[in-house]
Amino acid sequence: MSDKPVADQFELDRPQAGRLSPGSATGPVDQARIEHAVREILIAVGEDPERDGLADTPARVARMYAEQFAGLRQRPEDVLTTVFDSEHDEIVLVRDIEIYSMCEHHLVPFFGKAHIGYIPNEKGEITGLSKLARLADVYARRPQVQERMTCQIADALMRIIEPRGVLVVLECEHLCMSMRGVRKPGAKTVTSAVRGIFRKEARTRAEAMSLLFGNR
Ligand SMILES: Nc1nc2c(ncn2[C@@H]2O[C@H](COP(=O)(O)OP(=O)(O)OP(=O)(O)O)[C@@H](O)[C@H]2O)c(=O)[nH]1
Ligand SMILES: [Zn+2]
Repeated sequence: MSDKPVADQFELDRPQAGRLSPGSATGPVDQARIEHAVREILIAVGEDPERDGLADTPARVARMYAEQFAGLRQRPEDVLTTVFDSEHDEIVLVRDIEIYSMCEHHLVPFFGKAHIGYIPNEKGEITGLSKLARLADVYARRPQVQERMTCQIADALMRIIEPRGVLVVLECEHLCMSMRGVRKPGAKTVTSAVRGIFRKEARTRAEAMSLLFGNR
């Protein structure tokens, strides 16, 4: 092998690398490229990519990544589509939304629960409850760190449905901390992002937190 970097030896051009902001990817996922890369990884770790059990693995992994990273091709506006009028001017909170994301440092999953709450604006505008779960998935299905994902969900909800306030709490286990490295299975990372009235009023924030954690 030559002294050139591995990517150059295999003549992989990198037309997009480093130039995309998350959510701005265009065109379909390049599955052929993923397949090529997975085959290379199998060879590199000392496996035979032609053997029976592995022959279809690169294509399977490519399909899996296309699904798991679909959020790179979605905008929050695509899923926060319904806004209803209501008389409601108190907290709306959907808790225990299951999420699966991928740690951007190790490309292994982190997973857990998202809790998303808001207080509607003066016009009483609310959105469909399922849309909050869809919003979480837009940001979960990207290479992520938990803190950024928490803020992205909160900021998108604030911007698009313009509520009086938003509160987002994520509780996740990171496989990069459980199965390898420091090996602490069961450790939960809790992150929160509060916006608007939840940030300004301690009482309102406390009410939401007791809805979330009060009866556990
Ligand atoms: N803040 C934050 N850190 C994360 C997240 N996911 C993974 N990490 C951490 O990212 C860090 C990467 O550290 P490095 O020292 O570059 O990588 P490493 O040598 O594999 O580190 P170890 O995991 O400690 O073995 C680790 O401490 C991970 O626990 C996340 O969502 N948020
Ligand atoms: Zn990690």
